Amino acid sequence: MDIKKQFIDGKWVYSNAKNSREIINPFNQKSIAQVTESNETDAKTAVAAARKAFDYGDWAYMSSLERGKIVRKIAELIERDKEELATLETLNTGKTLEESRWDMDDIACVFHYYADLAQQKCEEIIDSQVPNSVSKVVYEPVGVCAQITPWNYPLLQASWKLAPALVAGNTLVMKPSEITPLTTIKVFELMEEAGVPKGVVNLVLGPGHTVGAELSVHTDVDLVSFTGGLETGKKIMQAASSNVKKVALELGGKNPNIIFADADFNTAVDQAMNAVFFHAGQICSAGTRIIVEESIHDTFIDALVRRVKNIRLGNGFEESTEMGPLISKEHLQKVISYVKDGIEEGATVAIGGRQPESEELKAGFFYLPTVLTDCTTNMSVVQNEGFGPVITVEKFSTEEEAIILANDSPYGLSGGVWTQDLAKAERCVAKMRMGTVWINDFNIYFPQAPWGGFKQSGFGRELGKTGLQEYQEQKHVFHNLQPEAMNWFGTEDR
Ligand SMILES: NC(=O)c1ccc[n+]([C@@H]2O[C@H](COP(=O)([O-])OP(=O)(O)OC[C@H]3O[C@@H](n4cnc5c(N)ncnc54)[C@H](O)[C@@H]3O)[C@@H](O)[C@H]2O)c1
Ligand SMILES: C[N+](C)(C)CC=O
Repeated sequence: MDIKKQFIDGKWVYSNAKNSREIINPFNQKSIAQVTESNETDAKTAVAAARKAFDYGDWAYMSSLERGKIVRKIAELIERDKEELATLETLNTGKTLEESRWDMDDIACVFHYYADLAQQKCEEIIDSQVPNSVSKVVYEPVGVCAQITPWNYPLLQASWKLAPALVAGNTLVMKPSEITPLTTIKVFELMEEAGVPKGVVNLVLGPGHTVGAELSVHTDVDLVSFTGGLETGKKIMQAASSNVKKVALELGGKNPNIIFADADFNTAVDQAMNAVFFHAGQICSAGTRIIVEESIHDTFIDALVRRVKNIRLGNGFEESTEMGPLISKEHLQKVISYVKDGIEEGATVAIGGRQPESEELKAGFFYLPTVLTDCTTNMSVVQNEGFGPVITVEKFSTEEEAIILANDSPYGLSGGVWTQDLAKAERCVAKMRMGTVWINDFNIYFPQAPWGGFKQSGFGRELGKTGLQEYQEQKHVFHNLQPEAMNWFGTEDR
């Protein structure tokens, strides 16, 4: 098997450490690729290449329109190779092929969206208080960006960083999760084909505590954009203080899904499942925390359990499969102990709560879709992100109580409200402390709408115009059209 390489300064190269890592299919634990394993020295070399391309290359000074053309070309190449990319994503993550295809469509849209934004003006005239002067704000790239991504939506999360950074004129070093690098490697091939100049985009592979940590602390990096877990986010924020680099953190969530008694019952049950069980619950914004009105609690749970029982687990490449495996053995163990802790704290397993027994799933990291009832906010299973196919259910009896429960979390990424009373929905939304709130829906995201968290779900925004501004510096330029001496300090002959 060929060993896949890093991409530094326009060349595909092995790590100087000469180590490699086996990439595993989580459905059957079979090896699907070997990739070179970068180390701190590779990270430094990649930063040096990005620095040189930023400081001495043309990219940052090229017209935004020209950069937009290249970003558009990347979108078109992703569309051309959609099936290959979706297949790689399913092989590497275990998610269903249909979900991977949706991801690839979303990813192409993100590159198109930022290519469109490249056509918008990059400066703005502002009022000047001084006669005979021009005052304007110009938007410039931040510089060298480190971009660190997680394993759950490998290429989608990469695209949210790559497209705006490129349109804005930055150079970058990306480090994907060490366990899911394959689609990111392929997109670097496509960026090379699209004509991104040498040194502008650099790719290092390998572990976070070495390569990621080096990128976060390196003083030639001007911005670090990170998507991943809360504890890693805290470390990155600390490391970034080395040179006060800009930081954007997209972290986890334990997202409330409030269901009022007057909601459209069947739709709410159906969407409560979608909110969690896509990609086996390994979604930052999964609606894993159901908060349901007491009067419908029992009927809601009964209906949910009847539906959850029928979810078909299997190989993401089989059309009949509705839910794939978890990403790794370590992650499966984490989900097992998460549920065990919940049960010890008083939660009741309404369905699931264990690994499946069927022979054909034995080689994969499967966990049954699980619903835990009798949950209260103080339980670890309600407070912590499990990142698996696990729903916790709490009850409320008043609107105020629903809001208090929903906000009782260290996280603030997303949430949902189900009701047919629109005024009530708006009152709830106004009080919910989350970066995204859905009314009568869940887990909708698209390129035009900013994405990011409140509280410990992080800061900074991806997508939308704000997603571009994260990668821009604002420079105020004041031009005096009629300069005159002021003589405050007198004149030479006084
Ligand atoms: N808010 C969002 O938009 C969003 C989207 C996707 C995933 N997530 C979150 O990501 C987490 C799951 O992803 P994960 O398990 O890959 O997260 P993780 O924090 O373990 O790893 C994320 C990335 O950080 C790297 N890393 C690890 N230690 C590092 C260090 N010390 N310095 C620098 N980099 C380091 C990893 O190698 C990986 O590339 C969940 O918490 C999920 O909610 C958030
Ligand atoms: C941001 N999102 C929803 C695409 C993936 C979160 O894990």
